[in-house]
Amino acid sequence: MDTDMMDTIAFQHLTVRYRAAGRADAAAVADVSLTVPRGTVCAIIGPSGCGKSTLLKAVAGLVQPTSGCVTIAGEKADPKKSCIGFMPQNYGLLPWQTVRENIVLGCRIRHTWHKGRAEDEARLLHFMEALHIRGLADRYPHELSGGQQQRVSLARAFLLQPDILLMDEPFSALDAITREEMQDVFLGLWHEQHTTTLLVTHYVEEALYLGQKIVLMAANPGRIARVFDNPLSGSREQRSSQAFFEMSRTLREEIRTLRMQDETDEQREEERR
Ligand SMILES: Nc1ncnc2c1ncn2[C@@H]1O[C@H](COP(=O)(O)OP(=O)(O)OP(=O)(O)O)[C@@H](O)[C@H]1O
Repeated sequence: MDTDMMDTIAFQHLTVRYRAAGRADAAAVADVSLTVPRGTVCAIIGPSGCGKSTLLKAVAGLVQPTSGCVTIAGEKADPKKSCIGFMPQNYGLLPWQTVRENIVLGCRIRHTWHKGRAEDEARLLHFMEALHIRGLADRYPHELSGGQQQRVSLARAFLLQPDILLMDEPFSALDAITREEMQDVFLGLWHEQHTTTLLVTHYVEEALYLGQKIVLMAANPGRIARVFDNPLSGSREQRSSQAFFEMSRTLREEIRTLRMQDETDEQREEERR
């Protein structure tokens, strides 16, 4: 296989309709086509309900396409074939397991964790230290703040060393300063593995800082409105540059315009009824 294709994610005319009892199935996403090249971070941004999480779930095999498909490395996305790290919005931690047990859970399921093996323990320690959760190893999720739970979820995703990393609003529970620190921690860890990553965010600056590609989605139905290649990602210097500021303004304008279009469409639809 062409090495450039390895771990590349491709959405091909993907439409997902959820089955809903008693009402017509609306498309959560309609005719989405997008390629996320191997070893890059793609940030997805857009209004609530436009189908961002649905795209991640389609890659993870948690929802099935109504039509179209998602491929990983040229083959139909299949969590049994690709190692996929998924950091869901609710963090996905098991309440009856400690922080340490939660972090190694993904590796245990894939039989890549060997308790007591120095190499594995060292990697676990590395991620816990990088994410400042070493002191929380024996706590249970209910004894953690939302931000700490997010870090545990992130440690789990990185320990897995996945082919594909899916992150659904990974830093949303954090205050602005901590969020920026965590973006740097994420980038540091990401550079160790260069995992092909899809990241959903509500923050324009986060999309700009982390995403080499930025996908702007619109709602009703969920669809891709614009795709930007972003040369400003990953650089602290760029983060405070005029170009970064200009780009974030452009993105905000685009989002505002899309929202206005959506509201106008909704009004027309109401009037038509
Ligand atoms: N299990 C489900 N059953 C029925 N409809 C669903 C289901 N999950 C999501 N939807 C609908 O699909 C659409 C897209 O939802 P999705 O969660 O993908 O959006 P989102 O952009 O991630 O939203 P948010 O930013 O609020 O998390 C929404 O209209 C939502 O109500």
